[in-house]
Amino acid sequence: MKDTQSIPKLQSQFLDVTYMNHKTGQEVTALKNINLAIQEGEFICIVGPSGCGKTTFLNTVIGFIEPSNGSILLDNKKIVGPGKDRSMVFQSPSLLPWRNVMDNVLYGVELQKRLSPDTRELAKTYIEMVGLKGFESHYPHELSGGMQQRVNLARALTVEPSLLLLDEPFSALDAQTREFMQQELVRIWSETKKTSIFITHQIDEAVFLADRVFVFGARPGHLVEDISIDLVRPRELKIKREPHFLQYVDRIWQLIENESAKQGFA
Ligand SMILES: Nc1ncnc2c1ncn2[C@@H]1O[C@H](COP(=O)(O)OP(=O)(O)OP(=O)(O)O)[C@@H](O)[C@H]1O
Repeated sequence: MKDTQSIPKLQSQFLDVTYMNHKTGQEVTALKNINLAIQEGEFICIVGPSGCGKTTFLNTVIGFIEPSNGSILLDNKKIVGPGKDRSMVFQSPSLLPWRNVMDNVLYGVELQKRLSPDTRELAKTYIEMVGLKGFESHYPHELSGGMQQRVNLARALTVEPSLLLLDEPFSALDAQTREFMQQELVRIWSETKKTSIFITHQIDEAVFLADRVFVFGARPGHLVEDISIDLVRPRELKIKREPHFLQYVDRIWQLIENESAKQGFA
C-alpha cells in the first residue's frame, strides 16, 4: 500500500520566480528559494508586506507562471500549467452578469466540459453549503458583495479541486460582512476539509482561518516563518478577543513590521 502520509499535498522546492520587464530589460526576482510543504486537508494563510510575492506564489501554484528555478509538486507531480485539480477564488467575484446564480456556479464545470446531472447536483450541494439555497435563479446585480463571493466560492468548489486557492477573497467586503464570511469559510472548510491556500493582508483573518500561517518577506520574496496556529476548532469569532489569539497576531505583526522596515516602509 502507498504511504500517502509521508507525501505532502503540495511541495515547493527551491522555488525562484523572476519577472522580466521586456521594455527596460530589467529583471525582478519576486520569489527566492521558497521551500515549504503543505499536508492534505490543511488550511494555509500567507501574509507579508506588499510586494513580497504572495500573488506570484499563488499564480505559480495555479500554473499561470513558470518557475525560473526549482519546482512545485502537487501530489508529487510537478506543476507545469493550469489544471482541473486546482481552482482559484479571486478578490473580485467576477460573475457573469447575464447568468443567474446556478449558471454562474456551473460555469467552471462547463469550461471543463463536465456539465452533467451529477455536476448539477454538486452545484446544488455547494450552493446550499455556502448559504444561497433559494437564490439559484437570482442574478449577480440582485446579490450583495458577500453573496457574490459565496457564488464565487461555490463555483470554485463545484469543480471539486484537489487544491483551493484564494487570493484576498474578502478584501472588497465591508468589515462586518468580512468577519461573517470568515466564520462561514471556517464552517465550509470544516465540511469539505479541502486543502486551501488563502492570501490576506489582514493578520487576524489569517490567524482565525489557518492551521499554519506562512509569513513572507520581500526583496526578494522569501519565507520568513511558518507558524502553526494552535487554536481549537471549530472557531468562533469571539476567539479573536482571547489572549492566545492576540499573541499570534502580535507575533506576526512584529515579523511583518521587521520585513517592512527592511524595505523602508516602516
Ligand atoms: N507581471 C509582472 N512583471 C514584473 N514584475 C512583477 C509582475 N508581477 C509582479 N511583479 C513584481 O513582483 C513582486 C511580487 O509581486 P506580487 O504581486 O506577487 O506581491 P504581493 O505580495 O502579492 O503584493 P500585494 O500584497 O501588494 O498584492 C513585486 O516586486 C512586483 O512589483
